[in-house]
Amino acid sequence: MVVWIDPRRVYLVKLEKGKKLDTDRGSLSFDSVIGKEYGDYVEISKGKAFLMYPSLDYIYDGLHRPSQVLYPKDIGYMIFKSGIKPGDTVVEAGTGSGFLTISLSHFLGASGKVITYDIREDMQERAKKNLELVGLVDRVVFKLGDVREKIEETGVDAIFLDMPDPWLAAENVYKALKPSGTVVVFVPTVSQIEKTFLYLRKNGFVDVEAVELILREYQVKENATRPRSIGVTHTGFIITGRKSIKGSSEIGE
Ligand SMILES: C[S@@+](CC[C@H](N)C(=O)[O-])C[C@H]1O[C@@H](n2cnc3c(N)ncnc32)[C@H](O)[C@@H]1O
Repeated sequence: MVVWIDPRRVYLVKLEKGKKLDTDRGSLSFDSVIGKEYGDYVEISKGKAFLMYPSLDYIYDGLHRPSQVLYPKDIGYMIFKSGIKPGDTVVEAGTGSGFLTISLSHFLGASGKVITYDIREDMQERAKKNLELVGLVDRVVFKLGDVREKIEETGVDAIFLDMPDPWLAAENVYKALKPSGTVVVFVPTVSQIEKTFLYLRKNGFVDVEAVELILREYQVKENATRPRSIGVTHTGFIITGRKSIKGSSEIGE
């Protein structure tokens, strides 16, 4: 549950009997919250707290992140462009902190499956804990492995790559995807875009695109509304492409 007191005091909590949340605006005993509904207000010593349903953005704020993670603005577009739907099967690498894994498994639903690869066991252990915390671990298969060497699955609906050298995995991605399946790549630097984009374009992928999404949050005050001057200024670039027939990827160039 999210306990919202004001924009600077927002807390993701797990309700447990006998426990409480301490803030500089007062304590909130969880016993007093049990039985309340999302959308209710509860009294604290210096005001009120609003009880909110924990949407993924608040859940992300409360999770451990041992790796760089994907941000909601990029994840939303990546899922949209991938063409996936509830019930589909997707492959992902690398798992990292599991933030993309959480969004994918949430979106694919109980009948969907995410197979997530990482070369680092410690990353997968941490990600597994994050998935357990949000109750989605059953929708995910964790595989310790290097996708540059092998992707075991075939006929998958989409593949998501967030790793340093995705072009080196592109041949395995091609073999694992179903015909016209989507590859979605996230990279933080411009030199990675060029290598990935050109490799995909020359090796059996069509409809290859590279984009950057810029999100600007606004501070809103009467007669002083403007973009915030601090925040996340750069995340990365997204490259998407569809599996075609090898040798015909020059179509439309
Ligand atoms: C930036 S993190 C991924 C973050 C993740 N998308 C998230 O939102 O939490 C990159 C991960 O890719 C893994 N990785 C790097 N090269 C890999 C490879 N060839 N195969 C599988 N995983 C790889 C790293 O160990 C690291 O955990």
